[in-house]
Amino acid sequence: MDEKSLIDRLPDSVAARVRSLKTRDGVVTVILDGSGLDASTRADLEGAVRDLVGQAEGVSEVRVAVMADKPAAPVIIAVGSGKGGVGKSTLTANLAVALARMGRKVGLVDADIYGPSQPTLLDTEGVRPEARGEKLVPVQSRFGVSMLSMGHLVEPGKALAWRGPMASGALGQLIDAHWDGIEVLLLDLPPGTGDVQITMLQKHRPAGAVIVSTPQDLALIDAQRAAELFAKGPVPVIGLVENMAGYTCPHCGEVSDPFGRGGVESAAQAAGLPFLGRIPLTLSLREASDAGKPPAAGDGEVASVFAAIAGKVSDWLDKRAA
Ligand SMILES: Nc1ncnc2c1ncn2[C@@H]1O[C@H](COP(=O)(O)OP(=O)(O)OP(=O)(O)O)[C@@H](O)[C@H]1O
Repeated sequence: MDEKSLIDRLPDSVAARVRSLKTRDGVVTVILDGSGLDASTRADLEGAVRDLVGQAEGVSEVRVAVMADKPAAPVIIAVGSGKGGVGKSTLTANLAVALARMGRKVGLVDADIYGPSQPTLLDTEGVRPEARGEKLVPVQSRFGVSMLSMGHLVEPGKALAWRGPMASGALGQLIDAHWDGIEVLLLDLPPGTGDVQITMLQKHRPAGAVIVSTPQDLALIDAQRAAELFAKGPVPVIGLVENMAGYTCPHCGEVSDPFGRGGVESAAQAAGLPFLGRIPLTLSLREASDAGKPPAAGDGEVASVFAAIAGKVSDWLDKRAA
């Protein structure tokens, strides 16, 4: 009963998956490569080895281990804006929820370490993440999105005094956490296009980026800067989102455009970048966000706006995977 003759008993397709086969006192230990196989095919493979090797003369026991696939690292998508207050965190939270509703396994890192707002937006304020080994275990929101934020680790306002290296070390911990099983990790970047952002992009290498802007000219100039920042990464831009467009008066129903309208779509066209959608300025969106009820989790008009944006991001993910 030599090792080669035992392998020869196996069909070629099974033998090709044998990574190691050892015999000792009638006990045969086989390690198989199960990568790319679903659970039932793995079980069939294991059964076949057990039977065919077990039938050989002199074999008293067959021990089979099938190596699992190395878990794939999540695809990181950064959400950025050239300037603060344009709704980057609101978009990130709702995009995450909308992608989760589509069946994606979504994680979210609040990289806005100086002003973390994701615990409020996704209703996980006060939750403390546990650590397993050296790494943090993400917090589960009730919207199907796993998340980590500096807001989960320090008292509000405490991180404000941190300087560059400390801040980037803290962010590294949030990204290098137990994101097992997560397929797409949204990164809510801090506002701006300075060194902090550049270092983040170069260190964590997002696969793509979404830029959010309000439609007025000044914000658009900043959005252009964000596009330049991603180009430096280099991080491909998935597309631009226009936020705070078209305010519908809750009293008279008249639609006005406090920040203008359509500016982001034309800026996207001019830059040859996809336009992903337009989020209206609504009081209910702000109130729901402050109350930890992301509108994307509901079934109103705004939910369908976020669902449509998520659909485009999801198409991008599919194309990338193909
Ligand atoms: N479409 C909208 N309609 C109404 N309010 C909105 C809309 N988008 C965002 N807001 C509100 O504007 C404020 C700023 O939004 P948000 O925190 O998402 O912006 P940000 O770009 O992430 O800001 P920061 O620079 O602080 O990170 C929040 O109070 C939010 O609820």
